[in-house]
Amino acid sequence: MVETGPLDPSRGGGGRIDRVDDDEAGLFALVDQVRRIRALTTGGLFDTDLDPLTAQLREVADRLEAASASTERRQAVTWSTGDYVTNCPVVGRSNVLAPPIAFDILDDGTLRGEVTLGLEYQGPPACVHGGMVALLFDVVLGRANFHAGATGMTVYLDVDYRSPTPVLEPIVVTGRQVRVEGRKIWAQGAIHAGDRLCATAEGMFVEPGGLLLENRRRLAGG
Ligand SMILES: CCCCCCCCCCCCCC(=O)SCCNC(=O)CCNC(=O)[C@H](O)C(C)(C)COP(=O)(O)OP(=O)(O)OC[C@H]1O[C@@H](n2cnc3c(N)ncnc32)[C@H](O)[C@@H]1OP(=O)(O)O
Repeated sequence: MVETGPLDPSRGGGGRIDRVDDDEAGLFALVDQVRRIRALTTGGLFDTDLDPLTAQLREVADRLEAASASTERRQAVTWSTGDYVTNCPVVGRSNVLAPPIAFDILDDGTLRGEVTLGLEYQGPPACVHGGMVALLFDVVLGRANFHAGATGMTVYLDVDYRSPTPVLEPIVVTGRQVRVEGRKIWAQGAIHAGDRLCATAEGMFVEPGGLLLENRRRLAGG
């Protein structure tokens, strides 16, 4: 059972982590504009002719495609820089899927992030999609593990959906590592909307031995 006391959303005072602000290439700025468009197209209703805008976007997409490195090279970059977080689908500033959330780390290693999710993350009416809730947990638990010094791949993620998690309202996502036994790592998390508990999760992670290091070396060409 998840102990929600340490995951109290009103706790504060932490320092920001996993936040990369250096945007020399202008990629974060570009992705911010893509995110604005992404948010507006869900249920998209526009009081204008979309054809000319689509043509403009196609031109932009064509130019970016012509100038882009290959998928293989870009995948290598995500691992060779050691900078997984900028590409993460929850915290990554260069990943258009990411809201993105910024986490603070509290004195006891608990991670806390506040975010308002848009319509693009909606499942049931006015609620965040359950799969997105699970993704938020997988990432917050994984980052809590990383910052606690023992990290691994998710082998199970047990999510209890206790009340609806709202879209278009601030929610607080918390997570912390609770136990490590050899290669096995347990972490727990919670999502609140105000004082209301929306969901809790427990995950178990296993340090994958050489597997990920091998993949990382291969992808980074090292
Ligand atoms: C570069 C390196 C960085 C590190 C990674 C961070 C990257 C972060 C990137 C972001 C990623 C974000 C997150 C993601 O998206 S992670 C992506 C989603 N997860 C996966 O794809 C993982 C798939 N699974 C595997 O590849 C293997 O299972 C691994 C490699 C993890 C372990 O296979 P391995 O053959 O090595 O280990 P083992 O089978 O001997 O098991 C070990 C122990 O665990 C116990 N057990 C296993 N499963 C369960 C279970 N369901 N319930 C309870 N217990 C379970 C098992 O009984 C054993 O216990 P014991 O007998 O020893 O007592």
